[in-house]
Amino acid sequence: MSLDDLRQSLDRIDNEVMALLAQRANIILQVADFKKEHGGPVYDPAREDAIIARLSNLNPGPLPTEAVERIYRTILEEMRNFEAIVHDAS
Ligand SMILES: O=C(O)C(=O)C[C@]1(C(=O)O)C=C[C@@H](O)C=C1
Repeated sequence: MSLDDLRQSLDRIDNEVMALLAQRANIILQVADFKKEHGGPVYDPAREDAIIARLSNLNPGPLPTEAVERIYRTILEEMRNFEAIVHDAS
């Protein structure tokens, strides 16, 4: 397989990751609305830890679990920042 072929495979996967992140962010919009209506802090560290722990256990490899945790901590931080912006603006 050529490098171009391999990169095409990566591009296809990145497209899927992007679509899933957008899907996740759309749910975050709903979570922000829910918390605005019913109360409760945007930041829920226990929930974030539970997500990380669940995904660490799901990790099939070959990416090290520490890498998965770092990636997901970043995703959750950005989702939380986005949720706070939406929450405060509405
Ligand atoms: O589950 C929540 O309460 C959310 O606000 C969603 C979410 C997430 O991205 O999954 C975002 C911020 C919180 O700190 C915890 C989790």
